Amino acid sequence: MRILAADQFQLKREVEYGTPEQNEAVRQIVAAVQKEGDAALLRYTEQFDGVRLEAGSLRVPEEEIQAAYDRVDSDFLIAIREAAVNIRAFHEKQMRKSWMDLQPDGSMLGQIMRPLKRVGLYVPGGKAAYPSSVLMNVIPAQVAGVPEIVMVTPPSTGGKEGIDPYILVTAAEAGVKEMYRVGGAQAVAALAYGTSSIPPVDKICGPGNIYVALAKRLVFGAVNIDSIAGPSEIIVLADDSADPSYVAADLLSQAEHDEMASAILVTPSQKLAEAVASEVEKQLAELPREAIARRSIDDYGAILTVGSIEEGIAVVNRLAPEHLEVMTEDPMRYLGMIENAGAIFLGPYSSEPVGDYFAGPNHIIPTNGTARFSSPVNVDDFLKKSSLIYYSKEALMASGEKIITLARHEGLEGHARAVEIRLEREGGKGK
Ligand SMILES: NC(=O)c1ccc[n+]([C@@H]2O[C@H](COP(=O)([O-])OP(=O)(O)OC[C@H]3O[C@@H](n4cnc5c(N)ncnc54)[C@H](O)[C@@H]3O)[C@@H](O)[C@H]2O)c1
Ligand SMILES: N[C@H](CO)Cc1c[nH]c[nH+]1
Ligand SMILES: [Zn+2]
Repeated sequence: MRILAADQFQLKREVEYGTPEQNEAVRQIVAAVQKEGDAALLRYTEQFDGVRLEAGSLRVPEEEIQAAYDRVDSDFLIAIREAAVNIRAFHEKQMRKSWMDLQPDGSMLGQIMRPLKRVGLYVPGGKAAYPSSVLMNVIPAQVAGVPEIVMVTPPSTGGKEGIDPYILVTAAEAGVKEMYRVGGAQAVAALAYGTSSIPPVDKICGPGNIYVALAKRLVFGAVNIDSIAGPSEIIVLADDSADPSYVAADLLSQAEHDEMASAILVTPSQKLAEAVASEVEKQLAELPREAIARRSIDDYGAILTVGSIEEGIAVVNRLAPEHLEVMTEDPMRYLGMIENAGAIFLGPYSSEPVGDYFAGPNHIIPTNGTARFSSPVNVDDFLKKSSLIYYSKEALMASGEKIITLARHEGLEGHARAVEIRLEREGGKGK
């Protein structure tokens, strides 16, 4: 793993925006789905997932979901059920209520929270299947009260049977009833614009590779999206107190997701930098997904040396990683200085996979610097707000003149008159 001074490091642009070829591919896929609907979905599923589907078979039937239970082991079921309990408990704390404030003059102001009606949840399943992402998508939507939850996932990891059975069982456990075997940019386009098999949704949430991330960005506006949750990222901020083998293992935990994943160590310790570089080599050679992780580490990974932990935090805030691990003596000390990071893991035992699978916080987290302004998927993603205004006669008579003044300053006479007509008629003013 290359070791370089932090000020010599520039994250590759394609992590942020995709290559021109990837952008063009996504544009074409989205346009084809808009034009041809299901026919395009079947074509791309064969091309990218190697699965030839019959027309009308995009929706996963109930029997297939039930049959998947015979193909998963009980250890998995026990673990996923306990993870679901933790994830639900965490997200229930996020739920916000509608509120109404009665004023002394009889007026009332408030905010009504309503769940979105129909959401589309993307569960990745290209190079690996992600049952954990089913829970991270579905549970906050359920806590918000969304009545129509639709899941899409590519049928590439489940062999000739199509979808990975662990995804199907997790979705069934979570109570998902509507699932489609389609992934990538084509699935995002189908959810956004609808096809004859897949009615459109109001919002698309969920993580995915660069094609999924670019497609979400492209359809934003026709539908809402959660964030750009693309190829995974981790920064470990560590000093001499960190165990190099833990640091290397955690870097590789994210590098193995995708060739475009990014794993970076930021440290003021040359000794740790060298020890981690050699640990990464050692551990990489033992990883089943060595080829993917090696490309990620070579192309997007780095060990960045800085003068101090405080300087390291400035680098972190600039890169705004999806995940940040702080493995320093007294990690709590630095918490107040960390401004941009999707999820912050503190201390040597909060290894990133603890958050990926089990602790409860959401693992669908903004990438490519967008943690500057976006958040992990949360219950608010599935709620919308309506403001409520009830002005009493007394309140309007008391503030009407000020409203008229503001309207006339904007040159909007119609606005002014809408208030003035009431003041004239009922407030004993004017004509
Ligand atoms: N940020 C997060 O919150 C988060 C969480 C979990 C996973 N992830 C990321 O999700 C991704 C999962 O990726 P994956 O590939 O395993 O599954 P995926 O489901 O995201 O993507 C698979 C799909 O990509 C499309 N695709 C692949 N190659 C293509 C090409 N050349 N042209 C057009 N489309 C193509 C295909 O349609 C395929 O079905 C990883 O990048 C991982 O890091 C991110
Ligand atoms: N680390 C991923 C988010 O970038 C989430 C995940 C799911 N499974 C394993 N990891
Ligand atoms: Zn992960």
